[in-house]
Amino acid sequence: MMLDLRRITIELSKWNEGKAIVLRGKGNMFCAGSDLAAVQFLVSPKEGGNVCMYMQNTLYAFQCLPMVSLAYIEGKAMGGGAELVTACDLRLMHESAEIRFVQRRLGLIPGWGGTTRLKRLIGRQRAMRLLMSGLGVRGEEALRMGLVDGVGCEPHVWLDTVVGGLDSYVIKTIKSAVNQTDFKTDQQSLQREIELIYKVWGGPANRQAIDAIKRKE
Ligand SMILES: CCCC(=O)SCCNC(=O)CCNC(=O)[C@H](O)C(C)(C)COP(=O)(O)OP(=O)(O)OC[C@H]1O[C@@H](n2cnc3c(N)ncnc32)[C@H](O)[C@@H]1OP(=O)(O)O
Repeated sequence: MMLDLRRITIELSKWNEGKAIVLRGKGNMFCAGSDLAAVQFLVSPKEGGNVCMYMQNTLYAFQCLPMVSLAYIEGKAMGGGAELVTACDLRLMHESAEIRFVQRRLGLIPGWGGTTRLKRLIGRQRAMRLLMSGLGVRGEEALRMGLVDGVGCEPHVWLDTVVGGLDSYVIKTIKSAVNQTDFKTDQQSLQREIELIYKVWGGPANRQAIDAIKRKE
């Protein structure tokens, strides 16, 4: 998934006529985040930090794409999957779908840029609650807290109400204008997220969680 997302992002960055893309999952899953089978082999803070840095760079490039990106969440968006949701410009959700920042279960914090983006999206207090508790948020609640823009809408019809009739160059320019407002603070904050990942990856809580996963296998 990580490699495919990077490849597709590079391809899309060259598509100047594009107005919008819809990111959706398969079946009852939007995205389950990092592959847990692989994560357990990333033992050191450096290894974990490098993967997070790779995903931060990919999601930053994704956020800077010239067209509008819409996350259409029909199933579960877990951990890194929830971070992916925050990197999209707009978000729609099925009422029974769920967004859940489960990184705490692994003794980690969201390190793909999700801490920075979630706080910007829904504010400090709500972000704290979701990150600390690891509780899932479903449709109506997500809408109330500003985590998504709509619930139960058909994505293409809804998108048409937002960007229908707009020139692709104007869309690209609106995105650049909005993105640049947060650019400096985001860069600092994303860098700090990686530094903090180094402090938890391979730490006692992370090792305990990984050992528990290994015991289940
Ligand atoms: C490193 C920081 C960034 C991160 O992404 S941290 C978060 C990583 N993701 C997670 O912790 C999510 C773990 N998965 C779950 O909570 C549940 O599997 C989930 C996604 C709610 C789906 O639940 P269910 O619908 O009940 O399905 P299930 O549990 O039986 O899973 C179906 C098969 O998928 C597998 N799976 C789910 N999430 C995975 C993952 N992240 N990496 C690798 N394998 C994963 C799961 O092991 C199961 O496989 P199998 O059918 O038993 O062979």
